[in-house]
Parts: sequence; C-alpha cells; structure tokens
Amino acid sequence: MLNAKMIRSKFTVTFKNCKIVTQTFLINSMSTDSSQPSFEEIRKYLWGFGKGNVNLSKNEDTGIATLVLNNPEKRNAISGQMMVHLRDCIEELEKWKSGKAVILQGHNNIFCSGADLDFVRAAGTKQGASYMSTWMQDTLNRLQRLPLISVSLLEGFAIGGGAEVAVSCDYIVVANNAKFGFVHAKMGLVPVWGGTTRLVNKIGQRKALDMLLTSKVFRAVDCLNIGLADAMVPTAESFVKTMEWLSPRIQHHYTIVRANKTSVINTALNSYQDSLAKEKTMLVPFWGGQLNIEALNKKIKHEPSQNGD
Ligand SMILES: CCCC(=O)SCCNC(=O)CCNC(=O)[C@H](O)C(C)(C)COP(=O)(O)OP(=O)(O)OC[C@H]1O[C@@H](n2cnc3c(N)ncnc32)[C@H](O)[C@@H]1OP(=O)(O)O
Repeated sequence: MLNAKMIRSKFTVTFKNCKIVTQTFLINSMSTDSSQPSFEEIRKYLWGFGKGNVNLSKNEDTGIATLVLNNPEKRNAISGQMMVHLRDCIEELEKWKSGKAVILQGHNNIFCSGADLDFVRAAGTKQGASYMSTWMQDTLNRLQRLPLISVSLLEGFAIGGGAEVAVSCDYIVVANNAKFGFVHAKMGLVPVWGGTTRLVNKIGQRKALDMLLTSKVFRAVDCLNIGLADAMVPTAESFVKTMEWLSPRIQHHYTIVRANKTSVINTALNSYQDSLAKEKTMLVPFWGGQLNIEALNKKIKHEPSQNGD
C-alpha cells in the first residue's frame, strides 16, 4: 500500500518544432509494509547516483506524449536519477486521462546504452540490486499497463537495460540504424527489470533464450525478421514515420483506444478467466453511447483496405 504526494515543476521546451510544456516530477511515497524498503527510501538512494533526466511532453491536441531518455555524455545510459525521473513520468502518464499514446525515445537519435555503468559499479551491493530491481521492475510494469499505446522508437543502440525498457512497450519501431541486444550475460548480469519475462512474451521462449545466452546485438532488419520489431523506418525521418505508422492505430476516439489497450493488456497479463470477466465489464460505457449511435447512423460499409495495411 503506497501513498503518494506529488511535487511538480513545469517548463516549456521546443521539440521537433513544437512548443511543448515539459514537466519534471518528484513524488513522495510511503510504504506501510515495514519488511520492505519504502519507495521513498529507494528514491533517496537512487537519487544519489549520476546525472541525466527523462523529459515528458504531452501534446493535448494529438493525444500523443513523448518520453525522452537524456544522458548524452553516456549514450543515454540510465543513471539512478533517471530511474527516479522515469517513474515520475510514468506516474504522470497514469493521470493523463485523455491521452492515446506515448512514444519513448533517446536524446539525439540514440535510444539507450543500458544502466549507467558508473551506477552499476557504485551500487554493486545486495541492497543496490534489491533497490534497483524493485524500482525499475515496478516502473516498467506500470509503463506496460498504461492505458496508452506505447511505442519505443529505437535509433542507434538499445542494449542491456535499454533493451528492457524497449520491450516494456506495446510496439517497437526500429530506425534503420537501430542495434538491439540483451547484453547482460556478457556483462556478468541477468535482466531484472522484467526484460526476460517481456522478451519471452514478445518473441517466444527459444528465441528469447538464444538472445540472452548469446548476447548478440541485432541490426534493425533482424529485429523485424525475428518478430521483435513491428516496423522499420528510415533513420533520417524516424519520428515522423513513426507517427505515420502510429496514426491508424490511434485513429479512433481516445476512450476506444484506451479501452482496447486495457483489454489486450489484461488478457496478456492475467488468467483466461480473469480476462474474460474483465472484458465483460468493458462494454458498458460504449453500448448505446454517443460514439456507437453516431457510427450506427453513418450506415458504415466495412471494406478491405486498399494498400493491405
Ligand atoms: C540491469 C541493467 C543491465 C545493463 O544495462 S548493463 C550495461 C550494458 N551496457 C553497456 O555495457 C554499454 C557499454 N557501452 C558500449 O557498448 C558503447 O559505449 C556503445 C553503447 C555501443 C556506444 O558506442 P560508441 O557510440 O562508440 O560510444 P562510446 O563507446 O565512445 O561511448 C561514449 C561515452 O559514453 C560512455 N558510455 C556508453 N555507455 C555507457 C553506459 N552504459 N554507462 C556509462 N557510460 C557509458 C562511454 O564510456 C563513453 O564515455 P567517455 O566519452 O569515454 O567518457
């Protein structure tokens, strides 16, 4: 049981030629379970490590948010501070009731080089392992469960913890220059941010085991071929092309988009019976609702798409 109190700071940035309000969040959390470290304790611990930040921008007009990992001196490696920022951004997205999608990317066309190796060295204790895995797994679980369509846009390297962040999203879009790898074994580590579980769900047991054991770094086209990536886009216009790819997937009213995401993630993460029970409750706001009546009045004739998309 956690209680949260939020402290917020706002500033405006220009991103991809759009003026956007960017927000940084700090959240105080208290655990009532004395046997577990509280998230507040873990927050204080992680905050002491490294630099960098995670920027959240929400576009109210399109319903699309962007989350940018930003630690340019280290190829956007995730420091302790960034772990805190990332969780705060996810908490903010949980509160965004009219959003449709979130795109995750790395600053300056590099997704993420994994955990900050300086953090790995400095926090190399049992406490460090427990704090980091608790925090990051919870954060990425929450990212995965967001009622938003989540897309990781991989440009350049997405390795180690960067690969774990990527597989937490509903979809992976690779730029031509993407390089993706679970390199943990090569670093004498195993994934603990939920990456193994999510990788197996995405590509199956045998391919996942192979990827983990070999530490192979895959090129974009290979990511597509093994079924890890959902689309490949040209590096030079990767963001625009990702938006284009996303567009038909979020074309409907935000309530419909969110309900479908919620249903699918419930099915993926819960038992068959629980999923059926939950699905049964989903229709009530829509049946006989405004969107439904408008659609009925249009007398829509459903045809196959022309381009096969
Ligand atoms: C539970 C989580 C498990 C994990 O994530 S373990 C961490 C896995 N990641 C790694 O081992 C990353 C090792 N780095 C690399 O392989 C390469 O730097 C990489 C990402 C392919 C990029 O290569 P290049 O583009 O040639 O750039 P570079 O090597 O010259 O690096 C530029 C500067 O960035 C630094 N850097 C890159 N990745 C880092 C990281 N994860 N943590 C801390 N620092 C990192 C690198 O040391 C270099 O710094 P400097 O300019 O020499 O001071």
